[in-house]
Amino acid sequence: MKPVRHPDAPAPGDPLGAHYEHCFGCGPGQPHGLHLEARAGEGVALTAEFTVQPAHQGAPGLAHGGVLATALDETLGSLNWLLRTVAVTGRLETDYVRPVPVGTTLHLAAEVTAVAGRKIYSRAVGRLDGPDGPVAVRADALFVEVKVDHFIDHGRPEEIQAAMSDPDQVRRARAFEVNP
Ligand SMILES: CCCCCCCCCCCCCC(=O)SCCNC(=O)CCNC(=O)[C@H](O)C(C)(C)COP(=O)(O)OP(=O)(O)OC[C@H]1O[C@@H](n2cnc3c(N)ncnc32)[C@H](O)[C@@H]1OP(=O)(O)O
Repeated sequence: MKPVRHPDAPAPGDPLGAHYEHCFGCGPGQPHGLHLEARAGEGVALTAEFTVQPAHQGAPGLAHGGVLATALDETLGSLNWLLRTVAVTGRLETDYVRPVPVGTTLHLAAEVTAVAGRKIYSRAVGRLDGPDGPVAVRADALFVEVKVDHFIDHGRPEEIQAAMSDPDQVRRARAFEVNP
């Protein structure tokens, strides 16, 4: 089924912001995190940027492949905010096409391609030197819709309590990607 953008999804061009302060992908409270910044696109699509820091190295001077997979995962996960669906990554298939040097900004673009029941299919691409630059990484993903109980049942009580007692309603909702 064709994905349907939620009527309350942020307008095209609007920043999505971090969904959770301590998220390794986007949280401002993670000193070595990716600090990935995503913006809503048209339809169920978005763009994001991530600048590779020295803490993200695998080989000398090059981004670690797992960090690049995290950037793709985070970008793809952010699409669920446009659907207002709570979902987690079930499958992430990554192609590494070009090495990504430290200091490079990776320009990512992602879209939901289909929704089938609880399954959300999406894909992303990351380019060097700008949104139209050469492709460095690509991913295809399957996210699976879950209930909020997924996080409450499996997460550590300290973090769950802290996130749930945040006085900011939107931040509280977004920590669990719930429709506020
Ligand atoms: C503390 C706050 C955190 C907040 C986070 C907010 C959002 C995060 C934001 C972004 C952060 C980044 C995001 C992150 O990092 S999310 C973190 C990384 N992901 C996880 O931790 C998920 C761990 N996995 C699970 O919990 C379960 O396995 C899930 C929930 C995924 C499915 O178990 P569940 O028992 O519920 O469902 P089911 O098994 O009946 O499957 C349902 C359907 O799906 C199909 N299927 C399933 N898996 C696969 C697969 N691998 N390939 C192909 N297909 C697969 C399956 O065949 C079935 O299809 P069908 O038979 O119906 O046709």
